[in-house]
Amino acid sequence: MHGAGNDFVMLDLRGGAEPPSRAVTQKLGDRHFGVGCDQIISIEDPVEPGTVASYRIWNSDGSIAGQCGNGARCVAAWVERELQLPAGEPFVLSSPAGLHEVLPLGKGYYQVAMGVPSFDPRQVPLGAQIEHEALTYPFRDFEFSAVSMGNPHAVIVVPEAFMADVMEVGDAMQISPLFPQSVNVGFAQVVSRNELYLRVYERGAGETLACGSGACAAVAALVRRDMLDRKVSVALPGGRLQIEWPADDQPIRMSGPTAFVFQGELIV
Ligand SMILES: N[C@@H](CCC[C@H](N)C(=O)O)C(=O)O
Repeated sequence: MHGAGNDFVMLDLRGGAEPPSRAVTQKLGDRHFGVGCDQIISIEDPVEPGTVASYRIWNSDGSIAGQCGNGARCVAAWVERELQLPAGEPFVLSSPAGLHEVLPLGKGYYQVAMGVPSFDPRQVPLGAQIEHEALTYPFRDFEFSAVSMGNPHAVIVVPEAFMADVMEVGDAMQISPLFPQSVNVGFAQVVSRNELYLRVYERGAGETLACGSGACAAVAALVRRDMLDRKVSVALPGGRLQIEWPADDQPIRMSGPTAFVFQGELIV
């Protein structure tokens, strides 16, 4: 499946099937010697009352992730089809980051409540030397905002995202001691108070065509810096997401597309 070009291998692990080993996730993620995708997502039986399914996420390099926004929408589409849920009715999924209310919008579009963004440096996490929350932190000759969406994000405001040195800066930040669990690095170009252009260099996958949690993190960070309103259209290389953050203490909501590509059986 994919959501705005961020592509996934979805594994049906309902009924208690074993999660894939690191070697299997790496093979699934390999675009030349495997299937190829940005993330591998397992769909599992519900673990929390009131939910219809739970999911876990692995990056294509085999590392474990705590959240995936585009993946959440794809899980929603997969579950709605597989469980034959009543069309248009809201339902709840659980992920390693918590519970997510889903609203099917029709034509493959879903809205997902992605949780309340956290700016607490311990939650991101930022390196041990940073104890107090700030709007921005220095790195080399620029500044970034740090946000947790259940996974770590650094957001850098750039004049032109198209021109940003995404791989060089992304790699440097990901190996910096500032980010003990590495980081997803977003390069955000503010087009207007309601429109953002965003590229994301993801932890464990490199630059992807879209990053849902990255779009939420960028909007949250820039709302907090009073550079954006609370309802923003985010254009990414693979498509567009709508992000709405009603208030600081409320979950941020992400809406966007999903697509099924093909179905197969894995022989390992
Ligand atoms: N593409 C995802 C984020 C996937 C996980 C991320 N690379 C991490 O390691 O935290 C999204 O749409 O949010």
